[in-house]
Amino acid sequence: MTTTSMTVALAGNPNSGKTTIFNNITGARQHVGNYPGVTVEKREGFRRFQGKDLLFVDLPGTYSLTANALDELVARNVIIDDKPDIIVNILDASNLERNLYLAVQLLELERPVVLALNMADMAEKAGQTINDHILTRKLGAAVVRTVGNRNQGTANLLQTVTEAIKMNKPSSFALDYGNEIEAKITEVTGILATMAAVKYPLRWLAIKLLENDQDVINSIKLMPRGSEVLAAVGNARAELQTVFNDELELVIAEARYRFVGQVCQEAISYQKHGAQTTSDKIDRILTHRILGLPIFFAIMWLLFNFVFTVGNYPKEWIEGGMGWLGAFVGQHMAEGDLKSLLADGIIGGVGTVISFLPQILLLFFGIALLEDTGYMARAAFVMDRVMRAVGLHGKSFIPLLLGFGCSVPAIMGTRTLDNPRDRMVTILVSPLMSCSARLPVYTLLISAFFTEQIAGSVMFSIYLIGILLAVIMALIFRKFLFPGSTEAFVMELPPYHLPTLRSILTHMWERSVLYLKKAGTLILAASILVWFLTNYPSEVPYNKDFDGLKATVEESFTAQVTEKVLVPLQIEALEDNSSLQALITQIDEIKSQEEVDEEAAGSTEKADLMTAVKVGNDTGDEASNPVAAVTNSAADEEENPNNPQLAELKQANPVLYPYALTYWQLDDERKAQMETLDKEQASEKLSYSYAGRLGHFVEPAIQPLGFDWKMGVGLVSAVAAKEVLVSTLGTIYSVGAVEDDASGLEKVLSNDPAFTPLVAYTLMIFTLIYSPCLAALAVIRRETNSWKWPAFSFVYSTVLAWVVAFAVYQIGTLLGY
Ligand SMILES: Nc1nc2c(ncn2[C@@H]2O[C@H](COP(=O)(O)OP(=O)(O)OP(=O)(O)O)[C@@H](O)[C@H]2O)c(=O)[nH]1
Ligand SMILES: [Mg+2]
Repeated sequence: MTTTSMTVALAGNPNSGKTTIFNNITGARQHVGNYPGVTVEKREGFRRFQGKDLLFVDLPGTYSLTANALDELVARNVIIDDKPDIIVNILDASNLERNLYLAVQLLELERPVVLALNMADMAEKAGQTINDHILTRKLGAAVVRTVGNRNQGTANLLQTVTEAIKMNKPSSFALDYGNEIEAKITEVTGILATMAAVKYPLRWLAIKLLENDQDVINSIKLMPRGSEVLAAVGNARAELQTVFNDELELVIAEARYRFVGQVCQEAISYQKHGAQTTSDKIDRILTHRILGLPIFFAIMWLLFNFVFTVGNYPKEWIEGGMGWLGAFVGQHMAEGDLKSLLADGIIGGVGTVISFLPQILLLFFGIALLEDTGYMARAAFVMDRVMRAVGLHGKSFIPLLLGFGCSVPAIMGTRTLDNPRDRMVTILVSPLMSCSARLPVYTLLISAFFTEQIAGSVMFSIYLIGILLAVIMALIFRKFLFPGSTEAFVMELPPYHLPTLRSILTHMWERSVLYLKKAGTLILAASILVWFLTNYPSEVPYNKDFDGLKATVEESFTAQVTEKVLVPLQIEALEDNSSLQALITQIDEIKSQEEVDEEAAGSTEKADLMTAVKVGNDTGDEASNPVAAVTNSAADEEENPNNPQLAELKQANPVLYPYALTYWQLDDERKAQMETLDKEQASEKLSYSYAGRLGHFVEPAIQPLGFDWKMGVGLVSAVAAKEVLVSTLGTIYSVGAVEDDASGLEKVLSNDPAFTPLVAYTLMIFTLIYSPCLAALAVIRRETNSWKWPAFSFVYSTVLAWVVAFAVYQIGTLLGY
């Protein structure tokens, strides 16, 4: 960075396209949205142009420089205190009159100013022709035209900015406030001029003092002879108020509006008068008093169906890839901790989270589409009445909408709210808006336990519950924690426009990078931690002597093979008869194919079988007498060689076939018994592990919600980030699994008897509501500047989650789900 870099501040009304132009110039990818209040913090970016380094500062939008809300203050402080070398005022040309009100105040700051008439396309569409020469003459600043979302006029803007910097001509603009006020301005300016070290333009300072601007008054107060100035201002104000018989602030504001009105009258000519624009026509329906709300919910419903169904295909491909990777690691690495960490911890954890990327991308595709067309602003308008009814400012809905993406920007977005009480309430309820990190949890559980036809609706219902709870909690907080009245608010509706592909892709790209970054850092760390917690301590005092039992199974297998196959065939070992060996392999292939087909035909049978195995196991009979079980089922199988392929084999090898079949059956039974033992051992080990203990510790608290200790571990770890619930379940279930199971986590979950659709639904509800993630808690701490509020947020949401989940589970159980 060179020391000679010049600072260019981008200022303007909300939604005038500042960030779009900032991104065009600097190549940054800051969030852009077609509604006011997207940018709440200043952002900086470099651009080298004609050999000069320019530092661009993107500011939050403001309607004036009176600094009512936090974001307006940010903008104003940058302009006034940081003294950028030049101010570029981005104006919405299709709304010139309102935008010029801020322009006038910027010009009064006596800094070099360039006016960028952005949205020139919209102005043209509305049939307005703006005369740049008249604007330049009246305002004394250069005028450039741009169309930000198509990156038009950017070079021209840079050129004009560079020239203006070279000339370094401060704005000489002075609005004539009329004889009486001008006299007082001169008077106050006179006193200020005699004071040492005044760092603001004197005329501006005088006007602000007369306007009773608290921020300016406070800083003057601290100066030597400050009280003298303030006394003079006080007198001047009193005098002028009697002359005008009105608040002086209003008189001054009016003078500005009058001036702006005159400028517009001269500079703009209209072609079609009074014609209803297309935007107005669409808005008659979308913001309809009665239809507006149902339309909003219908659009949301469509969005979630879209995300779910379309996203499922690429998700399955990624899952397939991960399964393959896991199997590869399983086959090619030596047994041990490293293999287990890679296969169970990292691929099971991070891999599962990554497979949800397509759905995240689609969600943001939908959100970007709704934002960029301008529909989100309508949604806020429609929700405004609901918000007002619960005592919140309509503006609160915008941060809440951002919450669908992530709670962090949502909480920061509350800076646009003027009223601190509104702001606090909005901060507290915005984590209830279901953020994208929770999407993987829903997708996983929904695809495991609900049919595809209702999947989208189930997901929609979760989001809806979030919105409803946010509204209810806002009402409660407003009533008990932050009582007071709300001001009226007029929502501004930006015109609709076709979103550009570039802006939507940027949005999706930005999100996926964030998501993957999180998967590679936070979630990776959490997965490793969870893997450790689930694998250690490694010395487990088992209830049964698993090694002994496994040895017994092996021994009885060898004995039976000898008795029933080797001795009758008069061979020492299987290897001594290669045709027998080949026959066994063939039978194995046919049988496993049979199994695959059966599974495809209906997985219910298999589930029944599994429970049967489990029940049999629990009674202990079969496990203690494995040999009996083998002979029984072997006899069953031989009676019906129903498979034509097997029949063929039998015909071709009449002598060897019965022996081969017997061997295969004995081996199959051995494998099944080993698997049961392995499973039992793994689950005992898991239960004994640190994670298991943690889970058992929280289990009593979550048992009334239908959750078991595994879900408990997931929920505890998911306070770090909600996706961690998925990665934790991924790790727990792959540690608990016997083989490196290539089938997705969904299948494994749906086979776990602890899970039912009702439990899955309750778990989703709990995940939605309970504690905001660590990042959100940290932002709450920063934005409220106290530890009290993140603590409160944690406690209230977790209690609320418990109560709601309890109700859902208990009522669901009563209804027989
Ligand atoms: N039709 C049209 N749309 C534009 C133009 N420039 C920007 N937009 C769109 O206007 C919307 C607002 O743009 P932003 O850059 O977020 O506006 P901003 O001034 O930074 O807004 P805040 O941060 O809320 O103050 C986005 O949907 C842009 O795609 C333009 O010249 N013409
Ligand atoms: Mg912005």
